[in-house]
Amino acid sequence: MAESTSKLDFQLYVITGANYHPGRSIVDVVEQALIGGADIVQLRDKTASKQDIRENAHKLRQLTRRYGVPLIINDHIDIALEADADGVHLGQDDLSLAEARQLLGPDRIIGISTHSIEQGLAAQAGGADYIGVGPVYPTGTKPGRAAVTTSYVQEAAAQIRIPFVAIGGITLGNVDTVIAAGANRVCAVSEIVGADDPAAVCRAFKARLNAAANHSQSPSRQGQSQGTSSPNDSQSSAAQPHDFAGTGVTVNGVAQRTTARTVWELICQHRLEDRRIVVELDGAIVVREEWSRTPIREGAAVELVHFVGGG
Ligand SMILES: Cc1ncc(COP(=O)(O)OP(=O)(O)O)c(N)n1
Ligand SMILES: Cc1ncsc1CCOP(=O)(O)O
Ligand SMILES: [Mg+2]
Repeated sequence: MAESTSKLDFQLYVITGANYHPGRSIVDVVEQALIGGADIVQLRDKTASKQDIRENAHKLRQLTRRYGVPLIINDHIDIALEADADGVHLGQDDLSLAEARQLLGPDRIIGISTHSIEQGLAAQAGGADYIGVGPVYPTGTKPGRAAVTTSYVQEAAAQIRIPFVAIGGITLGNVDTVIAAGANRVCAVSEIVGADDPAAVCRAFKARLNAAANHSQSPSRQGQSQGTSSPNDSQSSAAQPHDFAGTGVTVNGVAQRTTARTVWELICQHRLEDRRIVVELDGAIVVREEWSRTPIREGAAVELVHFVGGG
């Protein structure tokens, strides 16, 4: 089902989990995730004191602002307001959506956990900005919670019009299956914040998500929406190894490594998919129709020239 226009635009949602990175600070780990391309961050801590959560909320607020990424607070509306977070995430047993909206006002983001299509449709009707769909797989991060399996992901893809994010036990080993079931957005805790190199894991997740999004859109539709991946579309997204270090390229004169495999993926990584741009690869213009077919090779020099204003 096509998605309605939303104030939220994300593919990779990262949630904190301090128990997964003993000896490393939350700011360090989240910054690594941001460097790797996390599009939205949630502060979730089920054991720390409220004061510690409050302090981390302020630290993550500063950090996420520097990266231009939304910050969501799990469970605590008061802390979200105090830290000027972008929104909150609430579960089925937390404060109701209607009460939360009253406290937060119309502009802040409210995400709702759902475990069935009935709950998903109810959250959508109640004005949620996005829903969590999960746990897709059993997970030690949410012990004892039954898995909803990819069947609910398929139902959500068919019936939910607001953004939905698949969550629960998602790893680089199973993300292609979750994408194939219809998820355009995924969320992970342990796989990312428990990794030695959270940035590399995020880059690998983004490469998979971008490859699927790219594959499900013709160039003329690219940049208009995330699109929906059909099961068959996404089967072909090539697996990337965990430690895929990327391809060395120069973009607009800046040397960098990228997981993008095509010009279109590179455009998405630079968040230029909604802009009017001209692409030059090694001195030659690449026409729009060729973006998703043109590979990015080691040593490529790319110019992404975007126009400001009309005309
Ligand atoms: C994106 C996202 N989805 C689901 C959850 C789980 O929220 P909830 O059901 O309230 O459980 P706790 O996280 O509070 O244990 C989430 N936090 N984020
Ligand atoms: C908070 C939450 N809600 C549903 S599953 C889950 C935990 C996801 O964590 P992980 O990615 O480590 O399985
Ligand atoms: Mg909760």
